[in-house]
Amino acid sequence: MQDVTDLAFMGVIAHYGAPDYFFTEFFRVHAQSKPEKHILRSIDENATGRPVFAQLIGEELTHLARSATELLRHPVAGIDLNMGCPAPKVYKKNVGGGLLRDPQKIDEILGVLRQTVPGLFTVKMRIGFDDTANFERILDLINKHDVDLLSLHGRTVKEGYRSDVHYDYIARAVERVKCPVLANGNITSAATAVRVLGETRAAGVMIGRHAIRNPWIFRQCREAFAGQPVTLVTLADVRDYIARLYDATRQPGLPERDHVNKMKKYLNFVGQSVDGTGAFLYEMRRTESEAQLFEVCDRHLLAEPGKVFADEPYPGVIARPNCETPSSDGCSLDSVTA
Ligand SMILES: Cc1cc2nc3c(=O)[nH]c(=O)nc-3n(C[C@H](O)[C@H](O)[C@H](O)COP(=O)(O)O)c2cc1C
Repeated sequence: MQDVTDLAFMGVIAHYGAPDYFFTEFFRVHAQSKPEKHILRSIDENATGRPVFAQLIGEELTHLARSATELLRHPVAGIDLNMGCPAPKVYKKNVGGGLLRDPQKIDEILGVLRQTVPGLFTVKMRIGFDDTANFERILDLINKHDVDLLSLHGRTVKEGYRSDVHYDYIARAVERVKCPVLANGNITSAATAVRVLGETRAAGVMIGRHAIRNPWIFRQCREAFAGQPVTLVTLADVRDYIARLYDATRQPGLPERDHVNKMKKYLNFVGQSVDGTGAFLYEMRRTESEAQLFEVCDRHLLAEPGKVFADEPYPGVIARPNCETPSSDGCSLDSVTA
């Protein structure tokens, strides 16, 4: 996830139970592009013990091939193509989710990347742009170009994050493509993961926002898949997570106030499971210093330290913004402030 899945965040997640593999933030590909240094760090210095796929976003064939070749010199698990980003400023350039309007272009891009990548070549996409008219055709292109793994977010680009997730489309993809499919979208808990795997017959799940809220979710999924009791997380555990995240993501030279604001983008998600009234979220968003932030955390998380951190977000407690497009054209969570 853009502005989230960096080296520091991956390390924190891995501490609580890493996923089987990670995907980087997307590397932007265009005529002048060079792989972004901070994203490269999440590959080169990855100490989680789990493989990491490098994700590309772009549309120009020679530059996509060049970028893939450059990234293959790093210890990547494979190359992933982003065909899902719903931010208008992205899709208007016909990249990310914008590509879903143009199967001819997808055919060319998949052909070139397949030729360039001798190992694993994977695709992340949504089920369509403003409708699903191209869905089957695109799935057939995934087969034609021997894509190795498809991560499918079960919404169209235009649905953003608002609609229900169309898991029936994920089930249709599982039927149609030769490669394994990861079901993505609103996998909120291990119980949801089990239900969605049952409904879709997908090979696995991809989890985004709910790993920010609950970094134990991968471990809990593994336990649930094995039919074992699922780890219970307490509010005191969450206090530990927040402190770890605070230390790990602190950038040298970044003023304290800015770091506190940066923490709010993660805590927006965490707060959805702390209390049903949204009081933690409300107070957390108004803090301006480390001391204020942890005072709010202590009051909400250590008053009843053994209280269970809810598995699912409390209904009606909304992370603001709750997706990758906080403003009309952003594709990050940078604009989160109190
Ligand atoms: C802050 C944020 C940044 C994201 N950045 C990316 C990205 O760089 N590449 C990508 O394929 N998806 C990105 N996504 C989309 C997620 O991978 C995922 O498809 C989407 O959030 C739905 O899954 P979820 O309900 O598990 O969050 C991002 C999502 C969020 C919330």
